[in-house]
Amino acid sequence: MIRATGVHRRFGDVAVLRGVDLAVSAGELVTLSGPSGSGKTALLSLLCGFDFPDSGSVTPGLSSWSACAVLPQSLGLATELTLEENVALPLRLAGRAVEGVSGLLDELGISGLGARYPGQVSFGQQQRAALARAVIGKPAVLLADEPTAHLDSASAEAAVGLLRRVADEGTAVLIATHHDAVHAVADRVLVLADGQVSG
Ligand SMILES: Nc1ncnc2c1ncn2[C@@H]1O[C@H](COP(=O)(O)OP(=O)(O)OP(=O)(O)O)[C@@H](O)[C@H]1O
Repeated sequence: MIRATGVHRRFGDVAVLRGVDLAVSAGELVTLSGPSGSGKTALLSLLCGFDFPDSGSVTPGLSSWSACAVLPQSLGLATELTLEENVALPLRLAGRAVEGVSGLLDELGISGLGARYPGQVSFGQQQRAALARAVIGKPAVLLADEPTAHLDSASAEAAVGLLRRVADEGTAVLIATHHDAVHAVADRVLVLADGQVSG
């Protein structure tokens, strides 16, 4: 479901990824840790097709939102849509019935904010809306970059519970994170250091 084989990526003089291999199966939640600047975001960008390896291969690469959902650190919410409209977007784009939006907002503690625009809520609240948008379509693959970075412990607990359930329902989930609460629910913890993944 998620696979990197012999992946190399260099930016200028810096060889950030030097032969990365990893695989995450359907129904697995795997976390990726490693020092700041070790290349976690770079690796996620390759896996979702936002960037391309110098050599090696990645799966899924560029895919539809329903096949591969991405939760980037920058969130990528549409500023001209309300939180509810943002969360519903993957379903609308896929021509599917819009259902489950209010339940997800409620689960993540932002049920009263659905009619607001991203610029009218805190970054942590935006982050929870972006998480809801990433999971609403029950994607085959979910790639999440620091999904709890801006959350307090109660909000992070709700987010982690949701991520675990998404995996239990069959999604292959890979999360770059520094947070122990996320590692605690992982099936496996991988470490990216010196350009390679181990663990
Ligand atoms: N497009 C780019 N051009 C040049 N250098 C880049 C580019 N993207 C990433 N880098 C460099 O690659 C290295 C890895 O960056 P990356 O953002 O992947 O680290 P990270 O492990 O996600 O860090 P953090 O934990 O701080 O988020 C850094 O040295 C960064 O400056």
